Amino acid sequence: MAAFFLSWQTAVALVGLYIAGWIVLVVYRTTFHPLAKFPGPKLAAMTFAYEGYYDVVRGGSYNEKLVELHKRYGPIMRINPNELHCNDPKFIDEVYPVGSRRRDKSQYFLDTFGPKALKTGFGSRTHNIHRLRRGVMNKFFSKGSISKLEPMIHDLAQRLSDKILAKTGSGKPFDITMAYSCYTTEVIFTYCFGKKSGFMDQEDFEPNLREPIYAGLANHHIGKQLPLLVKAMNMLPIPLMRMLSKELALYIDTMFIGLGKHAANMREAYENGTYEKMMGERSTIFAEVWNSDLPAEEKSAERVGSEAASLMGAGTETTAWTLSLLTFYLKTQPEIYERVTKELKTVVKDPRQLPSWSALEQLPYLAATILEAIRLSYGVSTRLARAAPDEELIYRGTYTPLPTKSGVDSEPVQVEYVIPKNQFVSMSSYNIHANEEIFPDAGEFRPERWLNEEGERRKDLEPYMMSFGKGSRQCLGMNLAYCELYLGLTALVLRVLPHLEIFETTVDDVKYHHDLFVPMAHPDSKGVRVTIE
Ligand code: HEM
Repeated sequence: MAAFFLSWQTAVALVGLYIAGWIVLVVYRTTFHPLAKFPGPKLAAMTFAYEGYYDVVRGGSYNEKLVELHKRYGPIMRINPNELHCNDPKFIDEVYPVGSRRRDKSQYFLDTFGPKALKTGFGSRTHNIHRLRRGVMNKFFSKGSISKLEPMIHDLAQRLSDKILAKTGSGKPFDITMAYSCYTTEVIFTYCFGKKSGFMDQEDFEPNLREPIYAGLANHHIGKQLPLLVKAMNMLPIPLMRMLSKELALYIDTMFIGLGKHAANMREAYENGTYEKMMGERSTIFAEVWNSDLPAEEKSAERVGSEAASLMGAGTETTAWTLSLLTFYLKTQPEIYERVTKELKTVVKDPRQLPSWSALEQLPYLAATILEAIRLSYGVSTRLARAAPDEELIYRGTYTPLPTKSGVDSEPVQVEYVIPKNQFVSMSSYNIHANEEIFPDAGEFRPERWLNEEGERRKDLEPYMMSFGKGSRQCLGMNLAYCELYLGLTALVLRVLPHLEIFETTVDDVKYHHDLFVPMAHPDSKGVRVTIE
């Protein structure tokens, strides 16, 4: 049998080449790279492993490390070989503009979601392909379209309350986020596929999409460090992928195979002319995609299946988690709960007949409470990088460097940076929402911060709300999320919370602990557990 041996000379030469390659790369990154002149830790400029150390080894803690590093390096610094990070809220609209100022996403970031995600609106790398995909779906998520969906959401908010109240007296604690996950999934599933997910009709609140979604995110940070591994894994046949890990199997089977089948069935009905019979008068997001003038490859059942997975992934746990925070803070801060209840009772006569979403939005304290929960639930907590292919971005700001080594306070200094075209700069909701100048006592749940002295909504703070992202890639489902939150919370406050008790849950179960693309509570947390008395 032929054997393949490397002579020791060849092995030494290969190791030498590898080291030489690294040296060249490090010299390039620290000397010639377009970001070489920006401040930041030298190791972060040399290698992605610096970010990897904090996010993989020290469990999603790079966000917190960046807070510390900004104090030393100023408002803009280099955080990995290809990315700057900015903590100055005044720069939000430059990094994430609206309209025709183009912004691209980073392949390094998107690759962690796998090749199917690259076919979705969220996963579109370039501005142009994003506009194409998103343009078709936009009208389904306008305020007007969501208002037409309101009767369904009203009905589901009531069913959610009935189902939770059916647990009265059982004495058995359960994780309330499971219930909210079923509610939010049912809404977006029906909107996509024109039929029920079944989650609200099952005996209890499990199964739901929560476990598969978090299973899919579990390797987000490792995927950033080992993109080739992600690519190799995605080339494996599905049965082999399933064997790699239980989590991966659950994610693939639920989010891609399961949802993909729904998309394929709809596509088949659409092609053979039975779609109208199946859907009746109702239109769905995907029918709109098929009726559009998008190129044929954009209309395939496979791409639409991936878009469905993206909509479910983006539109269920975010809103469900915000409702969980609301439940926890309202039940643990009775003065807030009483004020919300009192205000709601001015417009709700029968809690089974809720006012419209637009009427509820006029209630300032309710609006402030929802905004505060959205702020502290962060949406996507990770750094969202953008590159401007057509323009340099000019940053001007002031910061006060750390005191000198001998303890003398430093004077504020003015800085100006020109970020070259096509270079990535990121910001994060985690960082902006913790800014004490904008949100004093930022870690506290304080709805009043969104109101002025007359008790009216303060509009000046809202530009700093980053939970839905910003600019042309801002959350597609923002109106839907608000509608679900206003109607869901109203039904819960008036019908469920009077009977709900928080069970062995502390603020550590809802507070940001680390970043896994989305914010995560302490790893030992058992969720927001409640009983219904
Ligand atoms: C409280 C609830 C929600 C929060 C905090 C939230 C947050 C976010 C954030 C931060 C982004 C931007 C990600 C990026 O820049 O890459 C985003 C994008 C997105 N969200 Fe939401 N989301 C919520 C609810 C929803 C709902 C209900 C849907 C329903 C369809 C949805 C669908 C999407 C989609 C499709 C995108 C990608 C948009 C694009 O890239 O064009 N989200 N969301």
